[in-house]
Amino acid sequence: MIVLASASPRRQELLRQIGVPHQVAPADIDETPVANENPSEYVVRMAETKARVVAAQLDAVTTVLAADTSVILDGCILGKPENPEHHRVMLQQLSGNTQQVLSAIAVVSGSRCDIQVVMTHVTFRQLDDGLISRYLACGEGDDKAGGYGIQGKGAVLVASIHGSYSNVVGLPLAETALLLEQHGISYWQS
Ligand SMILES: Cc1cn([C@H]2C[C@H](O)[C@@H](COP(=O)(O)OP(=O)(O)OP(=O)(O)O)O2)c(=O)[nH]c1=O
Repeated sequence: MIVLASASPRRQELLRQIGVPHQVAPADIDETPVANENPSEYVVRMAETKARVVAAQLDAVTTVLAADTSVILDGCILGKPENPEHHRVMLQQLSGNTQQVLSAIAVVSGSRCDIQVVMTHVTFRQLDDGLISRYLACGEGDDKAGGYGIQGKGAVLVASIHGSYSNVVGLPLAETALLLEQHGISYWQS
């Protein structure tokens, strides 16, 4: 049994998909980027901090997994939508362009911490204002990095992806399985 340091229902579902029994203990941390931090440094710091904060509350033998997913456009982190207008601008920026979805996964067991970063390229189709309005109204993108969810209605916005699909949803599964295995945790347990 591992602990998943995440409030994300997507991550719980993805971990269940590969048969890793887990309990959930969300990490409440400050997710504000610091000055001059590049996107890769940011996701690594977020994932590591989430894992370490939760591990510090547990015994030293429990393995903790955490992740952070960010959407990067032209080198800038888009974050989650702050309000409907911000959300609309975000989708207008993504329209017709290729973004990078960057996730860091961190696995902590006692004093050992391993981190991996995974990148997926996602290309959006051209989105007209009517389509953006309809997507905003459905609400599915409100709590998600980049303001959309590829696993739901947001799939209609995506023309193509290059790289790991599960990484876009929030947890790159091939890399997660390998990292957990290195910590003695098996996948496909159920
Ligand atoms: C781009 C994209 C993001 N997302 C989600 C995955 C993450 O849940 C979220 C990115 O925010 P995160 O800060 O990585 O995660 P979170 O706040 O949801 O949960 P926690 O920090 O407790 O682990 O966006 C999708 O579900 N589908 C997508 O297509």
